[in-house]
Amino acid sequence: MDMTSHMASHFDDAIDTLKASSRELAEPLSVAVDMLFGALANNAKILACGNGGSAADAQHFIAELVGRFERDRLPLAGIALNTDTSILTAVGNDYGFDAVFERQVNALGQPGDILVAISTSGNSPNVIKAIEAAHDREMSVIALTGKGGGGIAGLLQETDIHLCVPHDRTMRIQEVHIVLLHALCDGIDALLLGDTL
Ligand SMILES: O=C(CO)[C@@H](O)[C@H](O)[C@H](O)[C@H](O)COP(=O)(O)O
Ligand SMILES: [Zn+2]
Repeated sequence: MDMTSHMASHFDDAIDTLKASSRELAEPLSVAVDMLFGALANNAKILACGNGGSAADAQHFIAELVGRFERDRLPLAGIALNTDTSILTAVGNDYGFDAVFERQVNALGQPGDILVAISTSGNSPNVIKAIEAAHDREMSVIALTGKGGGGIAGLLQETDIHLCVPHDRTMRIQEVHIVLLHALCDGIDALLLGDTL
């Protein structure tokens, strides 16, 4: 194997995936910005969850809401559901790992809040159960998926937004997910502060 060209192929595939995602997802992404901004302006909050690399993405996104993105602004209300090891171990131990996000949505979610659900396969049971709990609590869902959206695709309602990356490899999907999440932060800041840096 020519390792240099193998490495270069990652950049080529990532570029192609980003371009395809831009064509398919820029419009629903703009709707997601409006949905997030509207919720935050109404004193609602954002919950986010995912597993593995998507857990890192969920907490990265929430850190940029509660802290800041590129510019100073007021703190925005968000909670990552994959960060509290006491909750994760207690709920996982007592109710099963499939319940670790669902239980927190039921504890914290209020009508008008938004769940940002991240799963590259669309099939993680704990993320699926979190979406079902969000619907029960009259919350809208912004789902970031790939691979056609898996089980999540069939669960989403008209008031939800599905950002499904057109690729079948987890790593490529995750790479686009972080672009989507940063674009959401930038869009919220543009609505709050104006669109110039
Ligand atoms: O980051 C990676 C692979 O790039 C892994 O940690 C990956 O996130 C984990 O296998 C997750 O459990 C996959 O879950 P999901 O994206 O299918 O919901
Ligand atoms: Zn990864």
